[in-house]
Amino acid sequence: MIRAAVAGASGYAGGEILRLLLAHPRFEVGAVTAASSAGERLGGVHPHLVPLADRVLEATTPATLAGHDVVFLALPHGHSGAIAAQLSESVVIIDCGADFRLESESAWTSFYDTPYAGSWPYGLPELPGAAASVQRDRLEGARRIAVPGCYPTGISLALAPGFAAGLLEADDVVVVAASGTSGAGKSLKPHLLGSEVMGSMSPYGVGGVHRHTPEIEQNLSRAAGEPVTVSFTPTLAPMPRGILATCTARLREDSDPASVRAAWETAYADEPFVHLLPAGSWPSTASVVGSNQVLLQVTVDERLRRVVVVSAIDNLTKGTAGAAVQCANLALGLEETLGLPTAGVAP
Ligand SMILES: NC(=O)C1=CN([C@@H]2O[C@H](COP(=O)(O)OP(=O)(O)OC[C@H]3O[C@@H](n4cnc5c(N)ncnc54)[C@H](OP(=O)(O)O)[C@@H]3O)[C@@H](O)[C@H]2O)C=CC1
Ligand SMILES: CC(=O)N[C@@H](CCC(=O)OP(=O)(O)O)C(=O)O
Repeated sequence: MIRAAVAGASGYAGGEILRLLLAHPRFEVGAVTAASSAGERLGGVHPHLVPLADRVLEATTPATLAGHDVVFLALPHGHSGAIAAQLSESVVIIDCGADFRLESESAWTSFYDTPYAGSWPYGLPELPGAAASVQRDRLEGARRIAVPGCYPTGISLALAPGFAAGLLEADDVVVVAASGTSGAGKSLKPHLLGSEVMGSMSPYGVGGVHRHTPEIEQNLSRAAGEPVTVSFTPTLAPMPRGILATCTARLREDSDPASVRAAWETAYADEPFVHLLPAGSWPSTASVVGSNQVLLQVTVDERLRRVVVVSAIDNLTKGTAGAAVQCANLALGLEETLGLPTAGVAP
């Protein structure tokens, strides 16, 4: 068995990693670590993880994380670099935080307030475009992997086929996405109180300031082979899980609207976790709860020559923990899909 530690195990992302590891045929759960909840029973913070209920959360230190084959880091931004530097170079580290996602130091310093830590191979193997094979190749056997952010996963996979096929203008991309509240993590935040969130949707990070903007631009630029800029507006939706992203981009003058669907079909024909729905069906977040799937639909607003793509993911599964386990599978030479759910929980 492959022994895995989970740092940040008391949080939402850490809890979802543990849920997936329990169903994985090759992993056994080693240390589970936290910060303020160190010393508590895991069953006290994650009552749904019954088989691990009597495990005790330890402090997150290099000593508690040592001696594992894989360490999953599900810590707040800015904490992964220091821990990773103190672990053996041979251990596989899968970081769910943002610390190692961006290749551009200036993009990092424009959107984050902690020092730039560097970049690791980026864990989005399905990203189509010139770099597609490099993307998956870089993850196979890697010892360090940065798991993408939740919004960048749904949005990049929605639009990248159009850029990879050269169909879209690079400077006219508009995205509005709604996220469930678990995207904000478990710690108490006034705007996430039930009385504030229930029965209401609200925007935040408006005006091009959300920190996922440079990550989405990085991914789409990789697919396009030229710089792509994105107007991104996140919104908060009254549901625990899920991201629904509505993404539009202008077709290039020489692009044929009739060739659009084929570009998406080709890009994801062999991808087990990205599913283009039959024409006319639209994705919903309810269809991906607990699953590692990305559901997509694409059409063309022919009057305005804009491509419209809608994607749905579970932010905690394909948006974090599922991607983390998928990356660990690739790093360890296991079947990429091993232990990962492709069916959701409904209704
Ligand atoms: N939620 C989501 O949908 C997504 C999350 N991520 C990323 O995953 C990471 C974890 O997010 P999430 O689970 O939502 O956050 P939570 O707030 O739910 O959990 C944070 C975890 O980190 C621990 N922690 C807090 N401060 C420290 C510290 N100083 N040192 C060590 N551990 C600490 C907490 O321990 P304790 O509870 O004991 O204080 C808890 O286990 C973040 O980097 C986030 O950006 C990525 C994509 C999507
Ligand atoms: C609803 C909500 O607040 N979502 C979070 C993003 C989710 C996430 O955790 O992404 P990172 O891994 O990059 O932090 C936000 O907008 O900040």
